[in-house]
Amino acid sequence: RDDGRRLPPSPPGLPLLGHLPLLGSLPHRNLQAMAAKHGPVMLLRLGRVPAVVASSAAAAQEVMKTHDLAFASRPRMRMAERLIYGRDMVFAPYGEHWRQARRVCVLHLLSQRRVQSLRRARELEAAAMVDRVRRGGVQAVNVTALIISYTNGIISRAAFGDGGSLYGGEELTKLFADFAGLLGTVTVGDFVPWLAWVDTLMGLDARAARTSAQMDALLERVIADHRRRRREDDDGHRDFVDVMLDVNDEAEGTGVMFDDVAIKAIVLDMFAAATDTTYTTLVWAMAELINHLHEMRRVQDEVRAAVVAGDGGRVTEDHLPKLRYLKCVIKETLRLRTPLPLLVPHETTEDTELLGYHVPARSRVIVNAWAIARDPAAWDRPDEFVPERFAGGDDLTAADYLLGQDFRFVPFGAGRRGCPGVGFAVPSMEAWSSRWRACCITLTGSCRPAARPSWRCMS
Ligand code: HEM
Repeated sequence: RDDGRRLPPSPPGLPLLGHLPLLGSLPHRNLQAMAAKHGPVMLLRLGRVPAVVASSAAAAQEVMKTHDLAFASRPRMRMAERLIYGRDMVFAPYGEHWRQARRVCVLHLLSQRRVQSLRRARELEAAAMVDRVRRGGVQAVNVTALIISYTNGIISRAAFGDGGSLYGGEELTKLFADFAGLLGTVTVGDFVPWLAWVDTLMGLDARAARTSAQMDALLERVIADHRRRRREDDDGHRDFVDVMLDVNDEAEGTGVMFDDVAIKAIVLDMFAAATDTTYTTLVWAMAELINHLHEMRRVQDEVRAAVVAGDGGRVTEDHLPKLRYLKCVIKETLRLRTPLPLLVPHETTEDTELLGYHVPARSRVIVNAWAIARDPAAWDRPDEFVPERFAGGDDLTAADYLLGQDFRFVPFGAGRRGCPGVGFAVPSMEAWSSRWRACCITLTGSCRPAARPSWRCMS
């Protein structure tokens, strides 16, 4: 109890480390098992950090809707501070800087108009991918590598323009992979500050410093090139960096802080938020289709029926609205293989309540979206891949990806901190998936993969 107020139940933990060792390498699974015993709201102690875990749709709704403002901050994360200048948006605490940065993202970078204007980028990258498979002319293709290169290609074109590949191609992909890997690393120092030396000993600090310096040099070059082009030959082209330079120019003298560091931080946010999430979903969608051949055939038939002879057999974005079952496959993949199973951690800005329990200010809040999406109380056959469940006429289908409508399905979060990139992610995923058939035909001469590859279980 806290001042007589009822705190959430808490499983027994260890001295000093608390519940940290119980999380293991697949924390969403271990937290699900703990919630089955202790209930949909739990209070854990992760080292010195109090953390509240929400594991039901009702609890998620309170976090992301009913008491959205009280839960809208983020905890400090040492890796993010090192790698993204402590000035980004994804990991920013709730406040003026976050509000301004989010406004720029929503209005200028991720608006519907801008996402539509990136259609050419998506089509070029999808065509390049099919081409890569064709040119390979081999039986075995590393589909994961293809998908990573596709998602990186789209975000590079969106952020840096068509010359994105000039900044390094494969090397850029590797640099961003290192960056994303480090950003996703849980450091001991975040939870037990007096053990922060363990991170140094494990080489994390040195790796972070090296990656951050390489990334900074790259982004400095990108910004300088953009400034030069705009000065010498402004052709009116506007990628993310251009748009932010425009905002920067307009902000001059108004007291609004949107300088080069903010531009670099937001570009990094976009790469970090867009790539791993999108490619993980696509890799899983492919794995599920290969393991459920009747579902694969249904998607292939739908693509075949949508692409009439006059289109020259080519799938374009004009066909996507007709590919309704493909959308169900992507949604079901997001449900069963939630790419960010624990979303991004939130932090409370003030004392608040969660399902009647008291939650003190500055508590870390974890929403187990993965467990919620597999809750047997909310889903029929929760552990099975059944895209059909999204094809019915209920709210889940009607709501499409409108965030905050149905808290049983929150792969993008919801509310103030909900993902502003849904409109960017969905056409990228659909554009790739609709080309899957072209890749299979190229590889095997038929619409079926030659053999069933075995997929390592990642989740
Ligand atoms: C399948 C693809 C994606 C998934 C599953 C996904 C999921 C998420 C989730 C779970 C969050 C945190 C929500 C929360 O804290 O409650 C988030 C935040 C965010 N996402 Fe996405 N995302 C995806 C794609 C993208 C893309 C393509 C972009 C941009 C190009 C993007 C930009 C962002 C940003 C900027 C935030 C931070 C929002 C804030 O803190 O205010 N995401 N995303």
